[in-house]
Amino acid sequence: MLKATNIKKRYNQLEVLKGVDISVEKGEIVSIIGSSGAGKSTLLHILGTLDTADGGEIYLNNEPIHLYNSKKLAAYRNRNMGFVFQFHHLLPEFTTLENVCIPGWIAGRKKKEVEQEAIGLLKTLGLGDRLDNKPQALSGGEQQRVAVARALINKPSIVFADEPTGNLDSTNAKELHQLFVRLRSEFNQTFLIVTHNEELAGMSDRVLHMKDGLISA
Ligand SMILES: Nc1ncnc2c1ncn2[C@@H]1O[C@H](COP(=O)(O)OP(=O)(O)OP(=O)(O)O)[C@@H](O)[C@H]1O
Repeated sequence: MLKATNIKKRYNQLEVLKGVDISVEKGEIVSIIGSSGAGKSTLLHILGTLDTADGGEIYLNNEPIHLYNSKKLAAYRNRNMGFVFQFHHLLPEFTTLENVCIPGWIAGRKKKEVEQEAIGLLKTLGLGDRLDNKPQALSGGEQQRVAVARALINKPSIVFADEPTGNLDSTNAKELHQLFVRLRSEFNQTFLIVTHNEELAGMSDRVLHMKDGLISA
């Protein structure tokens, strides 16, 4: 599903990625671990096309997305990629339901169809009774589950998660892990996760170690 080769990135004198190769199969949960500053988030952002590499190739579903211009990428990203970050980045002035719907509406899909799917997703994630609440009325774990629903609304090929449990207590972190596993089992959802959380990495199908700008194992 995702295949990237020889990804390079430098910030001035700092060579952060030295030619990373990575591939992720459909329906796999892959975690990337490694020491602070190893380049994990940089790699995830480049694979998610939120940042650009200095070299290398990225294919998603056999499409050479490293060749796309920014306009084409924005549309492609919206339809094919979901994102979950450490902080949920929900829009405070919109309800839970609206927050989940927004990427679907941006994609130009029918308003009602998106709403129905968002309600279904939120029910699946145990938030069926919080549709009209604003994010600030929800707990941290609930907010992060809304962010997961938002990431899934356009049925993305892959969800990129950057420290998704970094802001959660251990109980909520565990629930989020279980949710990822359930989404993989029920919907064959693919995840690429950067994490320091050993438990989260431990429930992945594969764990990749980043060291000195390369995947070492
Ligand atoms: N925009 C930037 N400008 C300059 N240096 C940067 C920039 N972004 C990241 N870096 C540097 O690149 C290196 C890799 O950063 P990155 O965030 O990818 O590491 P990480 O492995 O995700 O670390 P952590 O586990 O602490 O989040 C770090 O030394 C960081 O300071």
